[in-house]
Amino acid sequence: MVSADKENKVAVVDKKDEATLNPKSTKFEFGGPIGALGVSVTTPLMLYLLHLGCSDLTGGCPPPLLSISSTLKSERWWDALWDWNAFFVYCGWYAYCCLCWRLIPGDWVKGTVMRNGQTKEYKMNAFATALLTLGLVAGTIYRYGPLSFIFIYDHYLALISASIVMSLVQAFTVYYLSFRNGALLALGGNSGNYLYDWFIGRELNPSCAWLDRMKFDLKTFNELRPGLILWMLNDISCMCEQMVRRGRHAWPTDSMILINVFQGLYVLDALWNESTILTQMDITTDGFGFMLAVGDLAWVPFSYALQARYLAFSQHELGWPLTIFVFALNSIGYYIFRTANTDKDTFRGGKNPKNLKSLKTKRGTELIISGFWGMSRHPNYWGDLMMALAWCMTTGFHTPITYFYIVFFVILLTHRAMRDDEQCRKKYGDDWNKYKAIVRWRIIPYIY
Ligand SMILES: NC(=O)C1=CN([C@@H]2O[C@H](COP(=O)(O)OP(=O)(O)OC[C@H]3O[C@@H](n4cnc5c(N)ncnc54)[C@H](OP(=O)(O)O)[C@@H]3O)[C@@H](O)[C@H]2O)C=CC1
Ligand SMILES: CC(C)=CCC[C@@H](C)[C@H]1CC=C2C3=C(CC[C@@]21C)[C@@]1(C)CC[C@H](O)C(C)(C)[C@@H]1CC3
Repeated sequence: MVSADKENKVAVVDKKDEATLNPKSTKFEFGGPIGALGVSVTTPLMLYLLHLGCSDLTGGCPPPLLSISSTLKSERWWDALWDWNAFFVYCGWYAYCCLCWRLIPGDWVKGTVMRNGQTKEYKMNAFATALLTLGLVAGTIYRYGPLSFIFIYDHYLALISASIVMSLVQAFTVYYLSFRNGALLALGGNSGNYLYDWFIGRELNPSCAWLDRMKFDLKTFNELRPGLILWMLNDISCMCEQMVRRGRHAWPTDSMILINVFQGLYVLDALWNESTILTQMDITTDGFGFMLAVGDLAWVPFSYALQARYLAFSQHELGWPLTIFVFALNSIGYYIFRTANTDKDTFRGGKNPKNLKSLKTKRGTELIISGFWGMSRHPNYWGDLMMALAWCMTTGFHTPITYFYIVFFVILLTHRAMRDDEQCRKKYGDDWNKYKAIVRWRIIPYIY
């Protein structure tokens, strides 16, 4: 029997029921333990490589091949990798995000019902946190000039290291805590293989008595606040660096303004729609381990800001024709992304103002088969990919490195679509095949 501990809302599970509630995972994803090791090593490595391969510290983007070995041997590069000031600034940033979560008022929203029959409540104040932060940053830059906000640009590598250390600390801590009595494990994170479970996330919603009392959820917190908002600050810091280099009273380039506006809009959109992530697979199904920790805290803010970083030292102007093209591409992508996500969320919320057609399923829920959801099974990914391409194109066609993001994103979303397909096949059975026969395209109509 599973009985709820009323005080802390933590399930207390008898030993004999542990196996029923937390069955052993039988299937590996991401290539199993070998894949887990590979991603755990290559993710931090890629972060360093991207920034050393696209930096004026190493001589450009990409740096001349001949200069790489001499640069790597140089003391300056090694020095830039670790800096205690940057480490404390990063820890201060994380603590500031926690304080904002605690102090800024916000509605409490219920998540989905979990396997143990319980529902968690989440505080919604990520958007307010971002507005407060942007206000403070704008005030600082207005008062003291762009030079006052180039710390992030100047300490990029050291901040990457700090965020990786934070991810490691969190991943080891939550793995250790997942062995406490009553922890609800992720169905895919309980294989018994230490490395794999640590990587994929053993516990569904890592916590402890203290965090439970405050109703603080580490997984949703990390997914939306310290990483996403820092990504925006990274872009702004790169813009400040560009302005400093261009001299007093100089405007940023059109390309730099565009990347800041596009990515800023994307982040604010995610935070404004904070409650919608509560139904996404990362929150409902996946555990929280090193993969999500490093993805949220290090990968998103530091690799997604690569275009702005490049533009800080390679100050290309796009010119009107390309500006209009890139702006249109991003706007159409955003329209598809937002309309598709809103249509699905509204429909799942029990409303259908657009009279979208749907397929009834034995599971009880209906699947939309008209509008954007009638064109492909992941129209929101399609819009997201168009935006991703527009972001890369803000850097013009001078270097392939700034196009890394679209390559990574195609792989991430294709893999995600495959994982979702597998989960929906289990959820909907035969109805899923019927649905796939009606909506044939996976992401982009007539292409994939
Ligand atoms: N920038 C980034 O790095 C990333 C961005 N994203 C973005 O996050 C957003 C959400 O993505 P994600 O959660 O992966 O996927 P989806 O928003 O596509 O959600 C998939 C779920 O939606 C439901 N669903 C599927 N088809 C239909 C339908 N026809 N009608 C109604 N419901 C349907 C199913 O759940 P059920 O039926 O149980 O409700 C399915 O499991 C996307 O816009 C994506 O682009 C995602 C990952 C990374
Ligand atoms: C390299 C590596 C280990 C990757 C792990 C994957 C993560 C980078 C992504 C997994 C799901 C994500 C989501 C977003 C960012 C990327 C990660 C963390 C997201 C917060 C971006 C903004 C969107 O609007 C979103 C809120 C829907 C989205 C949620 C999923």
